[in-house]
Amino acid sequence: MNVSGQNGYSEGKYPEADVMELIHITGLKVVFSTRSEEIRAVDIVDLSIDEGDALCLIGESGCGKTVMGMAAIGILPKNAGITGSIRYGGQDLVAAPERSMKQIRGREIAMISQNSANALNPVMKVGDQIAEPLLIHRLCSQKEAREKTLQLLESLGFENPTQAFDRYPHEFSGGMRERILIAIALICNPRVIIADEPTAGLDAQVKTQILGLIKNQVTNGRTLFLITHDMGAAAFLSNRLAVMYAGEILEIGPTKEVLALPLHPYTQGLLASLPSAGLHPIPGVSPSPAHFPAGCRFSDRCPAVQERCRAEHPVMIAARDSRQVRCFLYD
Ligand SMILES: Nc1ncnc2c1ncn2[C@@H]1O[C@H](COP(=O)(O)OP(=O)(O)OP(=O)(O)O)[C@@H](O)[C@H]1O
Ligand code: NI
Repeated sequence: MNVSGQNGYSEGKYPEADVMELIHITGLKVVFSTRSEEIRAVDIVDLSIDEGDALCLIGESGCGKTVMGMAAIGILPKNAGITGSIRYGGQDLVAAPERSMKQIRGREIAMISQNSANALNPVMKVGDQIAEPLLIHRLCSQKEAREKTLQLLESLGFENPTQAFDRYPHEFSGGMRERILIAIALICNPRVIIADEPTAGLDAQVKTQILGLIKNQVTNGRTLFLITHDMGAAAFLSNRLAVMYAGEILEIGPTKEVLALPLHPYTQGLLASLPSAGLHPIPGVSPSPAHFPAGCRFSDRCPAVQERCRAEHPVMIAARDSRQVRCFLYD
């Protein structure tokens, strides 16, 4: 068993005996209490991520993807109530006290957050922002932190790392700012990277470059938890795909298999809505997380809806080898 995370296996070649479950999420539920309602943002999720996996969580806006990522790293807003468990190593991250989370965050599990413009400190030199996690975790001296930062900047494509170190975020393009966020996430050499929409708002060429950088991490065996609504990014980066809808997972399996043969009508709809498939969007909108229907949450929009779907909430079932789906069609 390789615990360094650098196992060197290329995509799809994970010998069974060498695979270790790294994160195990069970019954995860996140509810936001607002003045007027309870918002069931994550309701209820079971999910495991093996060491070296690149798991992608895909789904439409508002389905709960970012909240899942924030829960995994313990940065949920104050009005969030969380239940269930997220096992990492010997710990349950849901129950862990903030001082334990501080040890894990950035060092073991790091997040590239969704909004690059807001995630960086506008009045702090980017070099200092990248080096900061090393100093917070007391992993090295200030001098070594600077060296490591310069090396990382270089490996992430900054032509003049010394000059980049002393600049401020606004002096960089969107693509370079995304690289800075990736550097902040990578600096402590964490086991797991959570990347939340890492290519949102970037033009096609820059997007390809950023995906390439993240792909290098995956190829080198780092565990990735990718959050996106970009099917192209999911197909390129992940080996497992979890389709999320209205706070729950509707389908999960090896990415290639899910894309080649989507089982859930929602996944089928998502794929049909891609430009390459002729842009046929799924009619209707997803239900509000304040008022989920009693039956299947996709039933109102589902072309294969049956009477049972409106009355009963389907559970996740094993449909074929290594695939699971939450749909009565496979019952
Ligand atoms: N602090 C909060 N208070 C109340 N509701 C919230 C809060 N944060 C998120 N939500 C709600 O939780 C639900 C899930 O939000 P989340 O940001 O996880 O969606 P998402 O899948 O990441 O969407 P997107 O693709 O747009 O980023 C949404 O209905 C959102 O409005
Ligand atoms: Ni999001």
